[in-house]
This record gives sequence, structure tokens and C-alpha cells, in this order.
Amino acid sequence: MKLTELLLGIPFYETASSIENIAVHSIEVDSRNVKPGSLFVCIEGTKADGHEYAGEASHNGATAIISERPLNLATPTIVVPDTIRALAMLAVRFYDHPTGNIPLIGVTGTNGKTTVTYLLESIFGQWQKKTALVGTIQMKVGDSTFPVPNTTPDALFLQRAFHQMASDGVDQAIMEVSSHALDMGRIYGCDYDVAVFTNLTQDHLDYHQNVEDYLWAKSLLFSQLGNTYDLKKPKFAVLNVDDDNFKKLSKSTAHHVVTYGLHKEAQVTAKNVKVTAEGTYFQLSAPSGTISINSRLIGMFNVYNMLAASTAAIVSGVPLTVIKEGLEKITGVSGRFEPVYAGQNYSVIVDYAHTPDSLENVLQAISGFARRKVFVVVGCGGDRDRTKRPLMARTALNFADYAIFTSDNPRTERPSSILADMTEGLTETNFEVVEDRRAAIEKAVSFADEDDIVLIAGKGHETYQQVGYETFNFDDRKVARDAILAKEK
Ligand SMILES: CC(=O)N[C@H]1[C@@H](OP(=O)(O)OP(=O)(O)OC[C@H]2O[C@@H](n3ccc(=O)[nH]c3=O)[C@H](O)[C@@H]2O)O[C@H](CO)[C@@H](O)[C@@H]1O[C@H](C)C(=O)N[C@@H](C)C(=O)N[C@H](CCC(=O)O)C(=O)O
Ligand SMILES: Nc1ncnc2c1ncn2[C@@H]1O[C@H](COP(=O)(O)OP(=O)(O)OP(=O)(O)O)[C@@H](O)[C@H]1O
Ligand SMILES: N[C@H](CCC[C@H](N)C(=O)O)C(=O)O
Ligand SMILES: [Mg+2]
Repeated sequence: MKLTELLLGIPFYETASSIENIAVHSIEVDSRNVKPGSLFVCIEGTKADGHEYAGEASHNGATAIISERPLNLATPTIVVPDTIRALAMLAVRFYDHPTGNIPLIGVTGTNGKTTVTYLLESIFGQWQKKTALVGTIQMKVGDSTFPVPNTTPDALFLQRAFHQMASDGVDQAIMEVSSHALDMGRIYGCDYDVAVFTNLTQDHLDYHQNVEDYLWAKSLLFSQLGNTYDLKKPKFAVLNVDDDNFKKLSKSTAHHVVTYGLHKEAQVTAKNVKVTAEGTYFQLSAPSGTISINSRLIGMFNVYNMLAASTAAIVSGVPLTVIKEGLEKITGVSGRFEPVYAGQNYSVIVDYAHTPDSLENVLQAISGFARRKVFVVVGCGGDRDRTKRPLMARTALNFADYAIFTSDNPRTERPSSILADMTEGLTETNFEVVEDRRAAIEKAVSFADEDDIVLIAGKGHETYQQVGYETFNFDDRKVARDAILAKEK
């Protein structure tokens, strides 16, 4: 594509060079990926500044550079006020505005995003649609899976991926939208048809200044639903009416607001809810009818997740009977309330709860059917929100009989200081600190007697542990399995 054609998407820019007849074969944000014919966009990040790598990009054959300041290079440079915004606009144009052609659902909220996206994937799959999903675990297009750098990758990755999805004949794209991504403009250029809100509780206060800022970031998904009305293709904000932030969020969009919930009046709701150790039963009531749901997912929070997914599916035109099939087909989501069974007479569950609220929810679900003792193994990630650490420890002690506090992904922090943040001021005696996660899991398993439950929280599907700048293989499920088998011997 010609550079001048690409720049039509950018109204104000300055350049000292002649840019006629420059062809762009790819757009890149990482100088190491630049090849002859690439357009390099300089992004100022948290660790590095792309402007510092413009020289390398030029050396690698960049055909032109998009920058926030003039650069003293032979390669033509186009100066724009905001390269993140420019990147999205350029990528949308280069990749032919792919989300204009694929229906797109975005899911945001502190907890439940991954679960809701997998529920939606199952529902649309039952509706015979070719689906694509982008989120914490992976990117999935039909049955093919691809690694992702982030829960919500940057605009270039996304537009490139959506373009590929459009060529692969995807009929429905579903993605998690993190608050970081919203704040960093990673979703500029995405044309959402449905935006879903799960809930908002404390997390990420290392990144967002306070809870208001965190909510504001979440609200951007709804304000970015777009301002044009197309009566043939309306857009929907699907909101949890029971969440305290419902009113504020509903004001952030000019489009249709559709509500779901259990306590306050909602358009889509669940009645006669029964949660057991095997699954969840409820009647889903929507303006178009009622269906009974027998799900293998456990916990009241999963009723919310199922309502969120069902509401997004309903506004997308999926029949209720298909929604029922899609919800009931899912037996679990990797690393979310995932049982580890190796013939033992007690339960071991691996879960991704890494916030105070998710830990409370999952422990409450467990206490609903626990017959004997509940043990919890949990830690907190390093280089992340410090203020959630004591709250998570408190939650563990409030809802479990015994806690073993351990390391999660310490990253560049000292494990002992993360654990000190968690346990500071605790006067209880029903906990201990075992810094090494493997040893902590082994200990919890060794404590378990018949009918006890061991919850291993925080890392869920993760198959690694990040210590310092190194990443080691570590999978809670494998470690737990080995511990169970070793105990049975
Ligand atoms: C704090 C943060 O979000 N950082 C993200 C950011 O990285 P960064 O700002 O550190 O980038 P950088 O390394 O400083 O580089 C700046 C620029 O220089 C360029 N560069 C750099 C080196 C070089 O040799 N050449 C070069 O051109 C880079 O390509 C980049 O364009 O941009 C990267 C590319 O988009 C992201 O992968 C990275 O996410 C990091 C890995 C991360 O951990 N992010 C977390 C906090 C995050 O975003 N989490 C949310 C989920 C949260 C949740 O809801 O649970 C997520 O969506 O994943
Ligand atoms: N609706 C919910 N409300 C509260 N807790 C939930 C909810 N859904 C799931 N959880 C808990 O949160 C954990 C993470 O769930 P999930 O991965 O679906 O959330 P997420 O929003 O994608 O998380 P992340 O921000 O890490 O991407 C689960 O393992 C479970 O313990
Ligand atoms: N997306 C979340 C995941 C946290 C998972 C937990 N295991 C940790 O490492 O803190 C984050 O980056 O904060
Ligand atoms: Mg997720």
C-alpha cells in the first residue's frame, strides 16, 4: 500500500521529506522486526522508548518512520502528535478495517472475562459460527491456537489478527479487554458490536492511581462503542446491574444498555439457582423466554458469568435453545476451578483467583459444599498491586480453615517481602508461610484427609513461574498431581 494512502487516516502530520511513491509492505513497532519496506512506528513504552530504536529501524530498511518528534535520520519521518493513536489508525487502514466486517464482542471487568469469553465461544460454536477468541490464555481461531503477549495485545497485533480472521472466514470474534489495554489505547480501531461488563473490585492499583481511574479505564470500552447509530446494526452495552458501578457505566455509552443480574431488576436474570459440588442449576429468564440451565461450572459467580455471556448472545441474535446448549457443553475453563484427581479421597482444586474478590468468591463456593476442612495455598504476584496483598491473606483466613501463604510470580520483588506484605499484622495462628510454591502445595496435600478440600489459587492455567527476569516451568496442576501420587505411595 502507498504511504500517502495510509496517511489519509491521519489528519495532521508534518514531514520534511517527500513521501510520494513510498510503498509500505508492513507496519512494525519493534525495530527488531523491521525489514525493507516496513513502516516503523515509535512507541514510548514503560521500559523503552521506540524513538530510541528509530536508527536501528532505519538501518534494517524501514521505508518511513512515524514519530512524535523530528529525528535526524535519512529515512523519511512523519511527525504526529500521538503515535499510539496513529498506530491504530494506520493499522486499521493497512488491514482494511477488519472489525467493520466481523461482529466483535469485548468483555471487560476485574474478574470473569476469560470465563465469559469461553462461554461465548461455546455458544457461538453451537450456533455453527466460526469463532475467534483473544484473551489471557491464548488466541484461538476455530480450533487453532496461538500465543498472545498480553490478555489484550496492542493495536497492531489486534488489527493484524482480525485481518487474518476475516480471511479465515471467522463469523464472530470475542475478546477480553483489560483495563491496561483500554488505558494504553491498544483497542483504538476496534469496532465493537457488544461490550460486556462483568464486575469491578480491587486490582491493578499499581497501574491505576485509584479505583476511580480504574473504573474510568473500564468505562472506555463502553464509550468507545461508537457514536453513529445504524438501526440495522445496533450496538449494545451488556451491564451487570448488581455491580455498584452500573449507573456510572450505563452513562458512559450512547448505545443500548441491556442488563443482567440476580438482585436488582434486570432484563436477563436467573431464578431457582442451585449450586452444588457437581455444578449449577438455574432458570434463565430473558424478555424472549425462559430456559433451564444445568451447568458443570461451580459457584454463584459462574451464574453471573453465564448471565453475562447469555445476554451478549441474546443481543447478537442467538436463540435461547442454542444458548442453553452452548452453556451446558462447557465442562470447565482451563485453570478455573479445575479439579486435580489422581485417585485420592480428598479434593484438590486449581483456580486463577488472584484478587481479593475472586478468592472470596471461589472460597465461598467451596464452603457451600465443603464437608470437612478447607486448605488454601495462595500467594500474590510481584511488581503488581501491593495493596491487595493483605486483603487476599485476610480473605483466605476468613473463608478457609488453614492457609499456606506462598510465592506466586515474584517477578523482580523478593518473595519474602511480598509474603511480609500479605501477613503483616495477622494475629491468627491458622496459617504458615512456605516460600517455595512446590513445597507449599506438597505440604497442603500432605495435610489433607478424607473429604477435605485443598484450593491452590492464583496461577490457574499458567505453566510457568516468573522469578526475577527468569521464567521457569511450573504448573500447579502437575505439581499437585505429583504431590497426590507421592502421598498415595
Ligand atoms: C506495562 C505494560 O503494559 N507494558 C506493555 C508495553 O510494554 P512496554 O511499555 O514496557 O514496552 P517497552 O518494552 O518499553 O517498549 C517500547 C517500544 O519500544 C520498542 N522497542 C523495544 C526494544 C527494541 O529493541 N526495539 C524496539 O523497537 C517496543 O517494540 C515498543 O514498541 O507494551 C508491550 C507491547 O504491547 C506489552 O507486551 C507490555 O505488557 C507487559 C508485558 C505487561 O506485563 N503488561 C501487563 C501489566 C498487562 O498489560 N496486563 C493486562 C492484563 C491485566 C489484567 O486484566 O489482569 C494485559 O492486557 O495483558
Ligand atoms: N464473575 C466473577 N466474579 C468474581 N470472581 C470470579 C468471576 N468469574 C471468575 N471468578 C474468579 O476469578 C478467577 C479468574 O477468572 P477469569 O480468568 O475468568 O477472570 P479474568 O477477568 O479473565 O482475569 P484476568 O484479569 O486475569 O484476565 C477465577 O479463577 C475465579 O476464581
Ligand atoms: N493479568 C494479571 C494476572 C495475574 C496472575 C498472577 N498469577 C500474578 O502473576 O500476579 C496480572 O498480570 O496482574
Ligand atoms: Mg482473563
